[in-house]
Amino acid sequence: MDDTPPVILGDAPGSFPHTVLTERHPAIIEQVRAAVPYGPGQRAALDALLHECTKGVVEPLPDGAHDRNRWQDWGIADHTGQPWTDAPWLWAESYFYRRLLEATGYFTSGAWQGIDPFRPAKLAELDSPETDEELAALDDLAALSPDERDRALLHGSLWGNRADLGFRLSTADGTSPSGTPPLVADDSGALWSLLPPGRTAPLLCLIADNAGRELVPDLLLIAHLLDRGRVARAVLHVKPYPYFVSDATPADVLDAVRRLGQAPGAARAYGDTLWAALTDGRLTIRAHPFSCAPLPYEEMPDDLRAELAGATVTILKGDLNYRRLVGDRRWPPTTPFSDVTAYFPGPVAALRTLKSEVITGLDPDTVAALTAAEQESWRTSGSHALIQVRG
Ligand SMILES: O=P(O)(O)OC[C@H]1O[C@](O)(CO)[C@@H](O)[C@@H]1O
Repeated sequence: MDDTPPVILGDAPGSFPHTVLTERHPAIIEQVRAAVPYGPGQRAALDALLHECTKGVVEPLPDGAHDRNRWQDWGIADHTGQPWTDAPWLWAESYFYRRLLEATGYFTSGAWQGIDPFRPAKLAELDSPETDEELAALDDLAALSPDERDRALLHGSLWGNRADLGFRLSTADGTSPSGTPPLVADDSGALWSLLPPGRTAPLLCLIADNAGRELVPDLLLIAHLLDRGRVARAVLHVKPYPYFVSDATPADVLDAVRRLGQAPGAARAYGDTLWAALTDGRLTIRAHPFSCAPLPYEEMPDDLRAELAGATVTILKGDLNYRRLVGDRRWPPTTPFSDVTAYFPGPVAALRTLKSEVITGLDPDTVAALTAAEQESWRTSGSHALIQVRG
């Protein structure tokens, strides 16, 4: 008998996935209408999408859509004609963003083609005083030992997933509101042992999550690993089109690198390192179509599998990538991380703050302590994080 736990659906009223589909998605449509002066055609299409995803059923992509075949492969026929909440949650969320961009004219020729509806919010975050503070904190890293710097930059990237003041060691080391340790799993020792100084690690793949205040510390970590000789080359995987509101695209990488290059102090040196690495090929930006797929990584296509097989380690950032890495299922939290990622074509690490119910790889005492202190809220509050590695 197959005892794989069920895929998470959005069909239970009151559940977090149901709320995302029925409340958050309509709010995102409103946010897009408010942020960009779209014309009557785009506004009518956004209204139609709002009606469809709250009161209607999943509709197909328009005839002639460039990626119709791809969405056929990604299972659209199984869900068209059904309420959005009946589809796997991951599938419905991914398809929502594809349809949102359709409504704004992102994929069709005309003035709105290629315009990111979330860019105003992304730029505001990049230009915020909080980003200034985080970049200024980089000046303090010079006083640390190399190992302490490794840790600070790793934790900056980790907690950046919460868009937090991640460089501050005190914050990273703080306690969650209930007093339980912020890290529910910490395999950072295994991660560092995969990346010894001396450029013996030929290739790091980092599968990014959000732009702005998460992407900046991800880029700082990459710059640091290149400078420290812990990796010879890095590939940064981002989304080919705007996705899940704040997910990073190639344009967002350029905005972040430019922000670093214009900053004072140590931040600028990191920006210079990144600029040099991009221009000499030590850092490559990749936007594979599968990065926006509504599917777990277990179903990745052969070309991506071959690419990730060549990495010394692949680091996946964030909650959504974690869901896709382990499968968006109701795993018992003590299910071994190494079991659920055994299919991955090479060593893999997850850096994630906990923002959805999926979790694996915890020891029973940790689960008991978290549940005693916080009931189930530790799974979704973003107060906890993990570093999990399968070597
Ligand atoms: O930015 P992250 O860390 O991937 O988080 C995105 C998260 O947003 C949600 O989809 C809710 O919209 C989470 O459950 C999801 O995993």
